[in-house]
Amino acid sequence: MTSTKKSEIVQVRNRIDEIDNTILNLLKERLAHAKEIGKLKDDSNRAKWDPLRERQIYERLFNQNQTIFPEDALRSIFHEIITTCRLSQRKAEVAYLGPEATFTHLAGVKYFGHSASYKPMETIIDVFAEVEKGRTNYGVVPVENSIEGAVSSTLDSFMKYKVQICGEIQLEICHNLVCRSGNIEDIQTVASHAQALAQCRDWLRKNLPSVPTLQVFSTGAAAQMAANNPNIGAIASSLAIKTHELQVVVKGIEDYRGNTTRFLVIGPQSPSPSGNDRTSLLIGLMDRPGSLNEILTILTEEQINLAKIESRPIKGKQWKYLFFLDMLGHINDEQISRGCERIRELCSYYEWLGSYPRSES
Ligand SMILES: C=C(O[C@@H]1C=C(C(=O)O)C=C[C@H]1O)C(=O)O
Repeated sequence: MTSTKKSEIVQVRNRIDEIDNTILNLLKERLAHAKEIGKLKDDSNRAKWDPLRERQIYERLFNQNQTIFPEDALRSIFHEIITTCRLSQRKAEVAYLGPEATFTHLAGVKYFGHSASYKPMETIIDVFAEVEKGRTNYGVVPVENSIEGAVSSTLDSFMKYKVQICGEIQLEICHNLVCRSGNIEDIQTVASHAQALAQCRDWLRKNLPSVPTLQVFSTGAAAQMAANNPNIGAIASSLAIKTHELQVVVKGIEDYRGNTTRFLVIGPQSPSPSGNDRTSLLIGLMDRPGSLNEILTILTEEQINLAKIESRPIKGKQWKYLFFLDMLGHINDEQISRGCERIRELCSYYEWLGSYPRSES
């Protein structure tokens, strides 16, 4: 490299240093303003989290950017900035289905950013109990997978615990086969969570036909086992590889591409409308012909878009069911609130589980 080129690089790098300093100073200034808004909200008793304002910020920035800066990167940079500013107003402790480095942990970090504090729990029920008792502000639990369907333990927990849904997260699931050495020959058992083993069933049958599988509590627990035993392979997340210092044997061993899991954020209180929300209900129907049809007719009459309906048996009451209904809109929207009131009058059991911003992807 010629000396002129070298000095040009130095010059441009100096300019980048100046820009980084400006960005840092602006970040400090933004944080100070967010804290000030937090105090003003305390004085007026307003909720700290304002999803509508946050959505408007993203929309404005995307419009101004006009795809010059890669959009995904812009979103995650501002997501980290906004969650940090929000958390400066009110700290968030997040309980999740642990141990460390599960997909639920990854989903939690995707939602709350790196500034929140995270608390691994052993089971989904523990996450619900933790939030209901107010020991932790929020909880993150898986609710459905695009291939394996509903996570029944999560749905059933809504029947037992009084918590509200505050948000949803979608995470594309990429399963990695990992072990200590990174050599497939060292693997004598493949451990993972039942859902992960099921999602990689064909790959395992084709590529490791004589290696037995071992079902454990979570993908994080499987990664921990693999870290402790050189002959155990685990199916685990990318975060688990870093956390437990494991080597990748094969990346992306799931049988279907586009394998996505939806997670729910639970807390004491749903947020205010964001302008693009989902409302969830848990209802029991009257024991008479056409009772489900009556509910669906209300949705049609009120022009409410039903996103999902799922039934779960009521424990201890043979052949009796509760229904989970997801609708597009917020409980503060006129249509939704009127529709829900009409549904409540027709049901033997009715519970509003929450209204929350829909996930972006
Ligand atoms: C700073 C505020 O509080 C929170 C943080 C926001 C931000 O960092 O931009 C936006 C909305 C709120 O969730 C605010 O309400 O303006």
